[in-house]
Amino acid sequence: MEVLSIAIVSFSFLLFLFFILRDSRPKNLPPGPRPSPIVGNLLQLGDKPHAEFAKLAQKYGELFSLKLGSQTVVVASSPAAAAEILKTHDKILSGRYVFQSFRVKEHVENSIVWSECNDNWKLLRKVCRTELFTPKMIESQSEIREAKAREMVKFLRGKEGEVVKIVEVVFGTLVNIFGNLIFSKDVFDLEDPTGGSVELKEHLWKLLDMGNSTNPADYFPIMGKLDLFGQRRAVAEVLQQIYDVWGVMLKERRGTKGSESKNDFVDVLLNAGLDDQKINALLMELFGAGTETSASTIEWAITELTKKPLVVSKIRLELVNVVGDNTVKESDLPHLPYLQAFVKETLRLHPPTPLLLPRRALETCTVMNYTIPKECQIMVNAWAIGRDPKTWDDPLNFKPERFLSSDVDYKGNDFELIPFGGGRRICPGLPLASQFSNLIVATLVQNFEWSLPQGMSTSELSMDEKFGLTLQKDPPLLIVLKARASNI
Ligand code: HEM
Repeated sequence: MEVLSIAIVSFSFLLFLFFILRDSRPKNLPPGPRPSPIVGNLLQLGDKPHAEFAKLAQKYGELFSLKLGSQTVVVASSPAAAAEILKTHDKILSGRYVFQSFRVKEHVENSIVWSECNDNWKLLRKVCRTELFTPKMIESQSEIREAKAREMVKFLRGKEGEVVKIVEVVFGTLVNIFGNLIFSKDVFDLEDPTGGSVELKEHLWKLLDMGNSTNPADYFPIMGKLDLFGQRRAVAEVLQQIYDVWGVMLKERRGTKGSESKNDFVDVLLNAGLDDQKINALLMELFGAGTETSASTIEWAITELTKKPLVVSKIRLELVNVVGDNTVKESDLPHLPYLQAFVKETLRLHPPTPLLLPRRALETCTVMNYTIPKECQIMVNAWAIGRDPKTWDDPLNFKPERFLSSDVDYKGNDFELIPFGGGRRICPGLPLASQFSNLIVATLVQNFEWSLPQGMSTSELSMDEKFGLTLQKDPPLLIVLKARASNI
């Protein structure tokens, strides 16, 4: 009897080992590194997955697969593979992989970022396309952005000679731009860190931070429902706190609807007939998706300029030729091709969401002769694509000139440059992001000289990127500013 028990236990154990250790990957997946039991290829990720994925692509090809915990993930790393995902199979691969921390039911249902391409998503995209980010709307709000850029200059003038963490000032400026575009109010008081809408500011910081922290349940979804570390609960709480702040304002606006038009996003959304839940979710996501990404882009732009005085001179020369002694305005931007090429080059080397936002296969499909199983997560490595020597001449050299004689743009048609993604889920805020990234860079170059803090040289400037949802520099860029003569 005892022998039989031992035999049964041993057999069960071997069976268990077999299921754990066997390569349970579906057949005909794109090639990839062999996964270890349980953790899969998680240990190979490091803190810069986009860089590790670029190395894996060299070994396994432009479309490879791996296992992150129990999740099957496919990564596209060439313009051709990106076009397959974002264009040819865009519809079937248009699902989003929703990070476990953000699976807050009421939010996902009303979300533009996380929902499927369902009727709600179509409605929100339509509002973005036909109301919020039209050329007319963008032009009509240009004075707001210009005024906030001037405030930034005034604030920085007061900091002359001091060491400044530039991303913080740019982020505050962007949050205020958004506050004014959305509901005609400042959120940050640049002069007084305890001023402005302190609670909204704090809630937004907290939420962005949560977006950047790892949740083990993303690799082992079996843990997802349990919310073992309370991350989903924490996100739900912060979202509610943000909605409570906006709730008061929305109520006021609904009460005064029609009496005083402000031409801001809230007015537009109320007129479009959206309910409070949809408005809350959309406003939150515009803040979330728009501020950190753009602040990161500008921080990288200033970093590259710090290393390349010749590029600064070229931007300045163009500004002098086009704008003269006047303050640069958004209406000048179309006449500043070198500045635009410079921002493109920044986004080529430093896309703020290096792996875009993860997509999900809605059905099993065939891509480049490989099988992508239903529910598989798909990432597109925009960072690797922007540095691919097969596509780019001298790819690691920062050279805005490369775009002066080329039509390649980041609007989603050229898959070698996709910092804003592509296909039906392409970033809807692209026209706005492009506008204020160019404006703020031009304003800083026009108004300031800057250098690194004493004792630091450009060779020490870290060009290394840590991975989060976005790619702010780590460590952040510190500079010392000197004002130039200007009319502001
Ligand atoms: C430099 C700045 C920005 C970059 C690089 C950027 C990049 C991206 C990327 C890569 C995606 C995913 C696209 C895909 O799945 O193919 C995305 C989505 C999105 N972005 Fe941006 N973004 C920026 C600024 C903005 C701004 C200013 C806004 C709004 C005001 C915004 C709103 C959104 C929204 C709502 C989505 C989700 C779209 C959807 O899932 O349908 N972004 N962005």
